[in-house]
Amino acid sequence: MKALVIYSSIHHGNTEKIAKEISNILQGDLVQFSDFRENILEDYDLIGFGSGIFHGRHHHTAIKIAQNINVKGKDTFIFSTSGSGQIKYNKVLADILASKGANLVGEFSCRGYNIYGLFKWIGGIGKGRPNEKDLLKAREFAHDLLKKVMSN
Ligand SMILES: Cc1cc2nc3c(=O)[nH]c(=O)nc-3n(C[C@H](O)[C@H](O)[C@H](O)COP(=O)(O)O)c2cc1C
Repeated sequence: MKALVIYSSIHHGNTEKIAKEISNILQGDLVQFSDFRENILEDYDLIGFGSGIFHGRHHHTAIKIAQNINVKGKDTFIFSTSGSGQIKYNKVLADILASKGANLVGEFSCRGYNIYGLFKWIGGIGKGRPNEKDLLKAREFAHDLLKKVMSN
């Protein structure tokens, strides 16, 4: 089983920490959306998509690429970091992947340090996030993914 984790992490490097934990457990390859080329997809059985959340959805590069690639029948997963850490923010990307015939095998979200807008005046929110607990949860999530994909 070969895994690919595609991510962007432009605000504070929050999502990159999660992307690295997950790809380590999956022993997968890690690539940023900015360097991603669609022709590599055929080499992979499991593909993860992750970024920070910007105005309620994944970074626009993630959305644009998801809209333009062929993931029909592929096992996929989604992850995000955001100020509030809510999993509901994954929905826009999940709907796009579902509309393209991908099989969504898991979703992960956690909080990430955020100094956007008024939050900068109070030193930001979610300082130190993702923290060790978040990274542990990301590793557990990756182990669960492996179990699911192997039992398919
Ligand atoms: C322009 C902007 C918009 C954001 N919008 C949201 C949002 O809608 N909801 C939320 O919970 N966090 C929001 N955030 C916080 C980021 O999602 C959070 O800091 C995330 O961890 C950034 O990930 P990154 O460092 O990997 O880019 C926003 C941050 C910025 C800079």
